[in-house]
Amino acid sequence: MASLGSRRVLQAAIRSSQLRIIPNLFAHTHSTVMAPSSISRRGYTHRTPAPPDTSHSLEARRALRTYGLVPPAVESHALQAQRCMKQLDLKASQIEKYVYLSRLRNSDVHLFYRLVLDHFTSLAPLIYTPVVGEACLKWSDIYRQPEGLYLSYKDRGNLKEVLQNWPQPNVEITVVTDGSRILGLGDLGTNGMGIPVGKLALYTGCAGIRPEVALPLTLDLGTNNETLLKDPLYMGTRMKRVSEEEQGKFLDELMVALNETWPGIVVQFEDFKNPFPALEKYQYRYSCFNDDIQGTGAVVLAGIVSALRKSGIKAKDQRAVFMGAGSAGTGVAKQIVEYFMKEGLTEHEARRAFWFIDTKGLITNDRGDRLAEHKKYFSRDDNNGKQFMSLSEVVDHVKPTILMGLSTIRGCFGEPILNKMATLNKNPIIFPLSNPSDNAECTFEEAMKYTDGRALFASGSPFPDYIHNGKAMKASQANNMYVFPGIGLASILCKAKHISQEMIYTSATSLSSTLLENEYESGMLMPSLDRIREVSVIVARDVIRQAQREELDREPMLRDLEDYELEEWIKSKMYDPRKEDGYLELERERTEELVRASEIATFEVRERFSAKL
Ligand SMILES: NC(=O)C1=CN([C@@H]2O[C@H](COP(=O)(O)OP(=O)(O)OC[C@H]3O[C@@H](n4cnc5c(N)ncnc54)[C@H](O)[C@@H]3O)[C@@H](O)[C@H]2O)C=CC1
Ligand SMILES: CC(=O)C(=O)O
Ligand SMILES: [Mg+2]
Repeated sequence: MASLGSRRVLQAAIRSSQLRIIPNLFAHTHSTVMAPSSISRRGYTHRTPAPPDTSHSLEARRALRTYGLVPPAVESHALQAQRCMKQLDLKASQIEKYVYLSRLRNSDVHLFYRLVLDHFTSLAPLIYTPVVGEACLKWSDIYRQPEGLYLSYKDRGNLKEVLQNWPQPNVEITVVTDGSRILGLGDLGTNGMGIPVGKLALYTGCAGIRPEVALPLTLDLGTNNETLLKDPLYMGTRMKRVSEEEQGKFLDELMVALNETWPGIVVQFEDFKNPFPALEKYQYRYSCFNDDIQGTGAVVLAGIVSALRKSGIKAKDQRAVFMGAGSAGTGVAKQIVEYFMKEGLTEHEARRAFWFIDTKGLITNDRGDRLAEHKKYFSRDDNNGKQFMSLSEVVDHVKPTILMGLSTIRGCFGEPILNKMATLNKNPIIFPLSNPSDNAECTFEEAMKYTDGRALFASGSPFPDYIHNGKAMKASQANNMYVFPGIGLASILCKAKHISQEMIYTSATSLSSTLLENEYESGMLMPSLDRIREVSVIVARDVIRQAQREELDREPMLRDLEDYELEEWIKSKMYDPRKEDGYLELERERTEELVRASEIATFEVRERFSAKL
């Protein structure tokens, strides 16, 4: 324990804001600083030493007994961040960069987010799609530390107890997956943990949700992936996936357990192969939403609004062919139907503007198979008995203005299809939205090359710029990361009773309003990722307003604020490790925790010692 003298020095160092104790969200599971709550709850009896840190003042190093353990220079956080970026550059492969960043997040969360915020556009592909896809594929090999909570099927009946093992006392948001459809990579079982971890890193990066209130959650309900089942390093339970019914009961228990443990927690469902039953069942009961259906729908609608404005073709004249009729595809189309109706079409007219293709070809009423419920709404009855098996046949038949890819099939928008789209349209709308990049229906380069640079393009994963006729063109990224952080932040801040469809729709119109005129003029359909924080604030503000209109909010004082005041208030609630005051305030809290922790630990050691005497 720090002696009285050294404790005074420590406190003086805290007051002079020089000291930073490296925070670790898994404090009680391995090394570094312990949170007092975990100490008292778990009865730890020995002090964990503070890790040496080059940003600590010399006084603080003496007080913490880390003096001499780091080089003599006292460094600013900015300088530390600069070194991290250099080290990142030295990593030869993308996956090594991913591992480096994961370790940084786990050893020094503030420094990690400082990096993320300062270099969002270049780091987002490393912590999220596409590299998170590779990380999930290799999760069993690259695993180094716990990063979230796992709930297994055998834990049913005790889910609440397991949740209580989470080391952070206050959780406000969780991203939960069952790993059954990770990006476009299929069933990855518990290796899917990379997705909740990555999405929550974006919650913090984009919307300033404090890292310690975010819970990455992976359900271990078995896997049908034979390769994983045979892999000795696979860390999930070795069994086939449980049935839909068993999963349903498990989720019922989970939703109750989550809400009893952390009342009002916002739940984002992510990458479930069949996400529809949970959304239907819980969306009006809890504060929850499905990112793949709803978040994707909203973000793509925002891209479509910009694309229609650019193409000059009215909603009533649009014809959209969707390759892929899963949760994302139908979620996107439903959101566009809503928009077309607001543009004056009847629901029938709006719905008729869509043609869907799945593994069996064009979805029609008479193609002879039993259609899944979510496909029926868009199933065609005007095919005159003819069935269309390939995308090419459907494009000839429909003559679409829009081509949407949510199929996971790399390259299915090949040269002939893109040529055809360019022949049919002055500005064909081409959105290859499947993730990660290797699963995209076409690349940016292909879309531009085969449409003579005329395509209005947005993809799910990032693509590099393409030079067309000497002009550098930028790919827009229509990824749900533009809206889910704002939706989640709004729901937490206004304490939403539930997250309505109108709140989701509002996130789309809100996002579309953030596209700057110069961005639009330069051909972009989505705002620059460099502005993602600004964008998330606007989305959060508008979603809160919509919740208020529907009386779904439980924070009445926000109603009295003007829009600009609400915006400022939202910003004031956002975690930002770069803001000196806020940053150092966090450090102060953490350091005080350490002092308290060492006191508790010493007290307990003394108690034990005197008991032995
Ligand atoms: N850009 C974004 O923000 C988002 C992108 N996505 C991506 O969208 C893709 C699909 O996601 P979900 O709809 O949730 O998956 P899903 O598994 O529910 O749907 C995939 C669909 O593609 C169809 N499909 C598969 N192979 C096909 C083939 N050879 N020919 C024609 N159709 C085929 C399937 O029949 C199914 O309808 C994934 O790659 C995912 O990463 C999903 C959510 C957000
Ligand atoms: C982006 C996303 O949510 C997906 O590809 O599933
Ligand atoms: Mg997803």
